[in-house]
Amino acid sequence: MKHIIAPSVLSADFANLQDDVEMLNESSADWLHVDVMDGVFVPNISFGFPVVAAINHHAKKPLDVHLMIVDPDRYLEDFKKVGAKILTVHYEACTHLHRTIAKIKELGMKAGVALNPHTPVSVLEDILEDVDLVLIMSVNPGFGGQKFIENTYNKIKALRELCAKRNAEVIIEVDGGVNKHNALALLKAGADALVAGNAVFSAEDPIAEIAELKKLNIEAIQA
Ligand SMILES: O=C(CO)[C@H](O)[C@H](O)COP(=O)(O)O
Ligand SMILES: [Fe+2]
Repeated sequence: MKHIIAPSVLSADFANLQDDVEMLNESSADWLHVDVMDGVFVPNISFGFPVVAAINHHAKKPLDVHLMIVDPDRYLEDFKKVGAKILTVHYEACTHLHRTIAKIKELGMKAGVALNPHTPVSVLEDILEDVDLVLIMSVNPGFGGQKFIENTYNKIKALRELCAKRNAEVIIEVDGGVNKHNALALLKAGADALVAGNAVFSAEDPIAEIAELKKLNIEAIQA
C-alpha cells in the first residue's frame, strides 16, 4: 500500500491556476492529478499541452496525467515533454494497449491504465505485469463533482486478488467522488492512491482537507 493523495486540478480556479498549484505545493498532497479530456472519448473538453506545461512549471510534485482521449498513442511524447511523470490511458481508448504501455515506459514515464465503471478488472489480467498503475474510475469520466459509484469497492478487491494471482505489483488509484467520508473504506478495500477534486477545492480550507485525507491514510496503515 502506498497511500498517495492526488488532488485533481480539474476543480481548481483556472483563472488563478498558479495560486492553486502553489497551494498544492504547500499541502501534504503527493501528486497533482491532471485530467485531459478531448470532447470525444468523454463529453467534455478540459485543457491541453500549454496548460499542462504551465501547471508543471509551478508544480513541485509529480504530475499524474489522466488521459481521457481517443487514440492516445498520437500524443505520448508530447505529454512527456510537458512534464507528465505518470501517464494513464484508458483501456477503452486503446486498440493495442500493450504497445501503448511499452511506449509510455520507453519514454521514461510510469504507465497507468484506467477503467470505466462498466469495464471489469478481469480485462487487465494479461497486462498487469506490465503496468505501474491501474486507475479505477468511480464515476463516469468527464466531469468533476459527481456521485461516487459504490461498486468501486468490489472492483478494488477483485483487482487486489488479480494482482496477487499474477504476482503483479501495481498502484491502485481511485478517481471520482472521493472524499473524507469514503476515503478510509477505499484504502481498507485496497486502494493505494486517491484522487480528490471537488472535495478538496470546494472545501473552505483545501490544505486542511488534504491533510485530513492524509490523516485517514495513517489510520489505514495502523488498522
Ligand atoms: O477524471 C476525473 C473526471 O473524469 C477527475 O479526476 C475526477 O472526477 C475528480 O473529481 P471529483 O473528485 O470532483 O469527482
Ligand atoms: Fe481523473
